[in-house]
Amino acid sequence: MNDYNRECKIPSPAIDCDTDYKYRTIDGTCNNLKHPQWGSASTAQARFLEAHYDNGYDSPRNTGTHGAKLPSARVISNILHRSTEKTDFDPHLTVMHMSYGQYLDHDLIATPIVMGINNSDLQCCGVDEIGPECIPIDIPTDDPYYNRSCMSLTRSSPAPRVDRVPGAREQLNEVTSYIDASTVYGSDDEIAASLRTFKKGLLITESHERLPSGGKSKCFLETEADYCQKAGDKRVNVVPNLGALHLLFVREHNRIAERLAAINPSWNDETIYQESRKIVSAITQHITYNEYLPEILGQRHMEMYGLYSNTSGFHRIYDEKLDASVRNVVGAAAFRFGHSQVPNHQAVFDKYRRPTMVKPIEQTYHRPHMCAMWNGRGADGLMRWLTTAHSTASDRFFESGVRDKLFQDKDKISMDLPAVNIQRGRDHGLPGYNKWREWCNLPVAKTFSQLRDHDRHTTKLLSQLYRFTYLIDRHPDDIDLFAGAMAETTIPDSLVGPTFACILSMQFQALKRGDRFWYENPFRKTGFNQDEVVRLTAKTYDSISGVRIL
Ligand code: HEM
Ligand SMILES: [Ca+2]
Repeated sequence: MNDYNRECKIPSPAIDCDTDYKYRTIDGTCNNLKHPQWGSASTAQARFLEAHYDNGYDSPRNTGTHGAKLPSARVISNILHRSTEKTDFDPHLTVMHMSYGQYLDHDLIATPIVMGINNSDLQCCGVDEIGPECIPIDIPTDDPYYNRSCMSLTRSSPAPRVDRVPGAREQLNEVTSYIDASTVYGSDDEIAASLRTFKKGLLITESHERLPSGGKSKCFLETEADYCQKAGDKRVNVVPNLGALHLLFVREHNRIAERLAAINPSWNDETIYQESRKIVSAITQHITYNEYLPEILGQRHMEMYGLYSNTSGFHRIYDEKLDASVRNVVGAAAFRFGHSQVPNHQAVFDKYRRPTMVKPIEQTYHRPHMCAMWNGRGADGLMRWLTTAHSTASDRFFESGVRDKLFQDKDKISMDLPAVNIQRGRDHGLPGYNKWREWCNLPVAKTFSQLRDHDRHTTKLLSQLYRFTYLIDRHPDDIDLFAGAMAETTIPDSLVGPTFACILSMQFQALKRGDRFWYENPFRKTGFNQDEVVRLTAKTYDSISGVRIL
């Protein structure tokens, strides 16, 4: 028996918004004054397309068009996502592009999974395997890496139904959808308070300007000097490159707070904190739309969806009818394209930008050592690596550090991230690849030979994979979105194919136009003044993030 409960949370009472409040709330409520819950933390994820579950309301999409079982996610990963040749590097981008993507993703979405008794993990290749909340992945007997038959995976928690109206299963988002640096400040008041000094607007840091200690999620200590880091998002210790970015933005908050305090001696702690927070959120939005996204989507999509910032001053674009909430398909599939950019190692560079420490990525998962070591100079060295070394290319291939050795434990049990992504899509009831093509007004394939955005080789691989038995017709409708879209040929000057470009463009448009606190908005109460906006946007075409190779 597990202690989860489908109706565990009672929907919150109607929210009374203070329309005069100048700043974002920590949990994102009251951003949209007509729909105060939109984009707020701990609400159900919204959807672009309705869920497609096998039984119509909650069981994973495991069955294809003609009633046959879909292929194992690990088999798909082996055939479509295994990189056999030497790693391809991106000629223009640094590892920072990948790392910023992960950091930004954690600002947008965190999907909780079902837990067992006393908050333990379910044993989905053990005692819990046949339970309703387990979705283990079958490993084939001829697997190129694993010599076992089962990869454990738990379903995402079902969201409580608002007013208990029946309907299909939905998933939760624990963090604010808005790009509001919730990674720095947290998505609930308790966490936010625990990160503040309540003096001069400053955030708590450990000695040598490091992240504070006290993180409660999984974390292994390698030396006596190590400690589990704490930040606005609990995933901070997952991998050192991520911890380094958290630290960068905490330091930026404190740097800004000190300067604001110096020029505004009358401001109290709260004002300095909120004003610094407002600037850090604006910087995050600015980098996202002017340096990070253009590399992913390419100029045509950036312009078509109005995603670039203005180059001079205000931009009145707020649309109160637009729900900014992060859509299920973005968290469960499209924004996971970045897993293909994850390198096989983590590194620390010295001030001459030469490597002084390089570790295989599987030796760094959940270990904050590299970040915290050398009294914080490890984090500086990680940042030098991130802004110097070439990123792994974004394509259908995944490095073995994430495809075979994800979260490898002492018994060498590990996971396959692209396979998990495919299985997660089924868990969330994401409709198949063709349904998304249709939604995007892209040509839909009725036969495998009609696949428009795949080369001949990947078309062949897809048709082999989704052929179930010799008696049943193959059908491209069954292709999982993650697999089908990752295998597309990328559009020129971008990192993704047309299907993910469409889904991501729609999402980032909603996150911009549906945010009342978007930094370019000319709103006297909540926004910046003309001078401030000019200062934030003037450097639009200068790189401040380090995502490009110089
Ligand atoms: C640096 C190494 C990274 C590791 C080890 C990692 C690992 C993971 C893991 C284990 C999950 C949860 C999978 C599941 O159970 O469904 C996940 C989710 C996710 N990852 Fe990554 N990831 C990394 C980088 C990235 C990057 C670069 C991006 C995007 C640019 C990204 C985007 C996402 C998204 C959108 C989710 C879903 C989050 C949620 O809904 O909770 N990740 N990642
Ligand atoms: Ca957020």
